[in-house]
Amino acid sequence: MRSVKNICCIGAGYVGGPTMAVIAHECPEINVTVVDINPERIAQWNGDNLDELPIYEPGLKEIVAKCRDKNLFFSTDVEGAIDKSEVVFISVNTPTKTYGKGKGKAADLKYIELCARTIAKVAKSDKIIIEKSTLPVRTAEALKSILSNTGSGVNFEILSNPEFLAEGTAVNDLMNPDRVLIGGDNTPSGIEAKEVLSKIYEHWVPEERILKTNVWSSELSKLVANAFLAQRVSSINSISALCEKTDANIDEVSKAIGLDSRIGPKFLKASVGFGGSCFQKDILNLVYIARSLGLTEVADYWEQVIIMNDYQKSRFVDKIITSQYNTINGKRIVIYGWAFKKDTNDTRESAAIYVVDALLEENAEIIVYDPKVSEERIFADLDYLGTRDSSENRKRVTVANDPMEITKNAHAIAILTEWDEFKSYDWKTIYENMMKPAFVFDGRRLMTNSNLRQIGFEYYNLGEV
Ligand SMILES: NC(=O)c1ccc[n+]([C@@H]2O[C@H](COP(=O)([O-])OP(=O)(O)OC[C@H]3O[C@@H](n4cnc5c(N)ncnc54)[C@H](O)[C@@H]3O)[C@@H](O)[C@H]2O)c1
Ligand SMILES: O=c1ccn([C@@H]2O[C@H](COP(=O)(O)OP(=O)(O)O[C@H]3O[C@H](CO)[C@@H](O)[C@H](O)[C@H]3O)[C@@H](O)[C@H]2O)c(=O)[nH]1
Repeated sequence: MRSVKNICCIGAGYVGGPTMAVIAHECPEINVTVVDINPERIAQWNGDNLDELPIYEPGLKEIVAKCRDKNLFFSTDVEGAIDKSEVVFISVNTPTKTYGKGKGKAADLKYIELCARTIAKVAKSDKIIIEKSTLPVRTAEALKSILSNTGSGVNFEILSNPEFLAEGTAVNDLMNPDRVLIGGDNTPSGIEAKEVLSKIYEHWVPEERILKTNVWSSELSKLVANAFLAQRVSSINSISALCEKTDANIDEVSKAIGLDSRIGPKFLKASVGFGGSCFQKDILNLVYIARSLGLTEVADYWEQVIIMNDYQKSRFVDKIITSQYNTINGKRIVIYGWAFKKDTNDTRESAAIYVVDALLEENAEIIVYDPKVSEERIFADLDYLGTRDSSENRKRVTVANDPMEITKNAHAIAILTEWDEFKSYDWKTIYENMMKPAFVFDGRRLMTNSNLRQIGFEYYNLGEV
């Protein structure tokens, strides 16, 4: 079996960065080079201040500090790194298409194709190419077609090795994965390639957790895992609306059903809606594939997960408006949390973006505080929607650093990310700071066990009356 001395990963993002840092950490004899076409991102990974890595993940900076410039390198020399590596991971972004056929639904594979063409151009020796990005089922076929038509005599073995880490817990998920999935051809060279990759993971993952399948099962399983997880969130969110009409309490319902070992307790936390770069994109992709294959009922079934998620966000906005006497025009609304979940600075598809956009449509004045998200990012997210001019967004939204100060004369607070620090605030002072009646709209059920109502707040806790 070929030995691996050099690994390259194309894409230094939320997956490429942490995944390769952990491989470098666990496999000291392997040199790992993470490359990206974005020079700023690479400069940040190489920066002296480890608090300014491009990605915030608990435990990540410690690993980077230990391995960087020893066996972990970040570089913009994409071609050089491909050339010298026996194993090449592709971990570039695969966003939803924003143009042409499949617009708004299919995965945009232009970055993947570019990687394949670069590899085809550069490679002078046999390589194992690994799809780490989440891809539509049968993408490996397209990669194979590009790579096997180079005429250079170089052999490429293509594997699918989807990543299941969740943001905010990436390092822990990578160190202790439930499973590692490796899909590849069941030919002798395919089986060997799967074994080579398996050996890398076996440095720290028990062999019984490494699952080897055919390439199509692996690609499809990634989309299906995300669809099932998101479906649970949409299911419980749908029930949260019912709870608000029936005096049932969503946490009690979640607990009661989750104790059934066939259902299990995880992913049953009602919220203002799931966000993140993956769930919506991957379900849209699954729906697109099913529809393209003529499976209309299958497509409609999964599309409902997204429809319910959109409903949950708009239901939350409606609650903010109706509770405040049907108008929020000119009212000062403080937003606690912009990230799509706690412990990450990632804001992609965060519910906060859509909630705030809708509140701005009602002419509210918005003040945002998030402990990890920059002002620049918040405005970029709002501007990207294109609902109004960016100058208008800047006029109507303020991004603040002091979570207490901004509550002065506020009419309402909306909690949109479950950052732990919000729980430890001095809510009595916040109440005194605010206009009365002082409203708190808790989209994360974060303050469930606090005494906000006793303090005097009009407290809306999503999923209960
Ligand atoms: N974010 C997650 O938690 C997560 C988890 C599992 C799987 N995934 C999947 O992993 C993939 C990557 O996601 P991400 O969140 O890391 O994306 P990201 O946008 O954070 O990072 C992708 C990086 O790839 C770079 N890139 C694009 N084209 C390139 C090219 N031709 N050459 C070199 N660099 C190039 C971009 O500049 C960017 O820095 C996606 O398919 C995603 O669905 C993401
Ligand atoms: O009970 C729950 C669980 C999650 N969420 C929300 O769902 C979204 C996604 O959360 P999570 O899955 O924890 O984070 P991601 O980083 O998006 O991870 C998902 O998407 C990744 C990218 O594909 C996969 O690798 C992971 O396995 C999968 O969990 C977030 O907005 C959460 O707040 C809820 O509202 N209620």
